[in-house]
Amino acid sequence: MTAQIIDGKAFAAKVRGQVADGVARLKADHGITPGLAVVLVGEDPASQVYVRNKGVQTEEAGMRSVTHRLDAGVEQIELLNLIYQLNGDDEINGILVQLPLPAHIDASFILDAIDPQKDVDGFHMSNVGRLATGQKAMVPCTPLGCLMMLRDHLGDLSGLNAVVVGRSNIVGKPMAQLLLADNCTVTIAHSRTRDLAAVCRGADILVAAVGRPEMITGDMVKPGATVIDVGINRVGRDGKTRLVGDVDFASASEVAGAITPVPGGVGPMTIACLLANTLTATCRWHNLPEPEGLTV
Ligand SMILES: Nc1nc(=O)c2c([nH]1)NC[C@@H]1CN(c3ccc(C(=O)N[C@@H](CCC(=O)O)C(=O)O)cc3)C=[N+]21
Repeated sequence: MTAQIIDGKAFAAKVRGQVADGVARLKADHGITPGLAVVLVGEDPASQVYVRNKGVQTEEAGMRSVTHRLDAGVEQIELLNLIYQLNGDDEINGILVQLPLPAHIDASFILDAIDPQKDVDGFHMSNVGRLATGQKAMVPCTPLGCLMMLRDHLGDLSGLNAVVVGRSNIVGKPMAQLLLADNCTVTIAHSRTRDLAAVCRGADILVAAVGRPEMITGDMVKPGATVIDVGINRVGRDGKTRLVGDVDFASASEVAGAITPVPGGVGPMTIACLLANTLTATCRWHNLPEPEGLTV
């Protein structure tokens, strides 16, 4: 069998188009332009690329984009003051603090200082709790993008066995919550799971978010399963590097029914969902109806 490839890049372009339509309507009917603030601490080159892409795509969708670049040695109190300033800024509807933060800064303290209504990453503890208890929340972008692709490909997810490999707060745990809310039978597996291959082979939906290049191989995939590869790992050296996922695409695509590629899968959907969340946050802030299909 050769898997169907789920084109995240094309899907993301469609989502960004929907966001742009929603933004145009907000402007025309209410004179509101959503604004997204991205805060980048330090000069990690990979982070800089993401931040630039986010800024460009935000403006393409008709929203305002502001980027705050802070020195790697910035004091925690200075970062905190910037968050408070953005919380109180009427022009800003979404705040994203790029992770990871330098070790001298308490990341969860910073994330919990963001106004939950402007928390477009969905990392504030109140949004984490709201998602876990089935209340309206801001949902983390990467798992939201994965869920959109799964619903689009499979339709109703009810009763399917879903295995999420990885238990991070930013992907694994919220992904499991979303799948559970869509009536999947969910297993969260991780590096210490006994006989991981056998657990994975039980999955109709297999989400790989472990951060280990090409760890999920074809023998771990149930024939016909839908495989979502969240990993973005740069491998190789001497200037000859390439991106690979957490899934060994060559062997897994022989067995799976459908699979997301890296690059061009989950990554572009993450940014599209950031824009979607910014629009959603803006609508909720102004008590206006939310556009359909852009959130759960
Ligand atoms: N608070 C916070 N929120 C984030 O969402 C966040 C973060 N911090 N820190 C860094 C990671 C990384 N991240 C990516 C988003 C899109 C691509 C993406 O679009 N990747 C392209 C490839 C890009 C390339 O070629 O390098 C793809 O997969 O096709 C990658 C990585 C969001 N992150």
